[in-house]
Amino acid sequence: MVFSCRCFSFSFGEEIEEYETRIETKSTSIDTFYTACADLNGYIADSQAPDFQNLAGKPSNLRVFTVAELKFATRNFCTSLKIGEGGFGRVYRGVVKSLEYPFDEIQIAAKLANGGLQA
Ligand SMILES: Nc1ncnc2c1ncn2[C@@H]1O[C@H](COP(=O)(O)OP(=O)(O)OP(=O)(O)O)[C@@H](O)[C@H]1O
Repeated sequence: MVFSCRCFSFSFGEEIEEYETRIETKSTSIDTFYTACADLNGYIADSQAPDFQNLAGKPSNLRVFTVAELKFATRNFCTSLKIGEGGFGRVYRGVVKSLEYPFDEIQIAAKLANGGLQA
């Protein structure tokens, strides 16, 4: 399980404009990316084989980020913002604006999966 609060992983899709999540097996993905929350953990625990499309439509406080937003947040995955590296990719810190309180900044960690940015 990759998700934890304000920590997330993703990879670039071939022609999609949103990040993918990697959940449980880290090889299953959907074309949207979410911040983590307790709801997601509960949802996955309730299902051995989650339906990711339904997950996308499930009422929750999950936030969807576009590729552009995550690039902006991490200054295009700037090397100086790298905070770690796992078996599936490098992790970068970044900052996003709170949707509820636009003057508030939220520290995030974002993983760029190995093989990302492939044509
Ligand atoms: N939220 C976070 N805050 C600070 N550092 C983090 C955060 N998430 C990851 N890191 C750093 O990035 C490193 C790699 O994290 P990652 O989640 O990729 O580990 P992993 O689960 O072993 O990787 P993988 O799933 O790719 O095998 C961590 O050891 C840590 O140093």
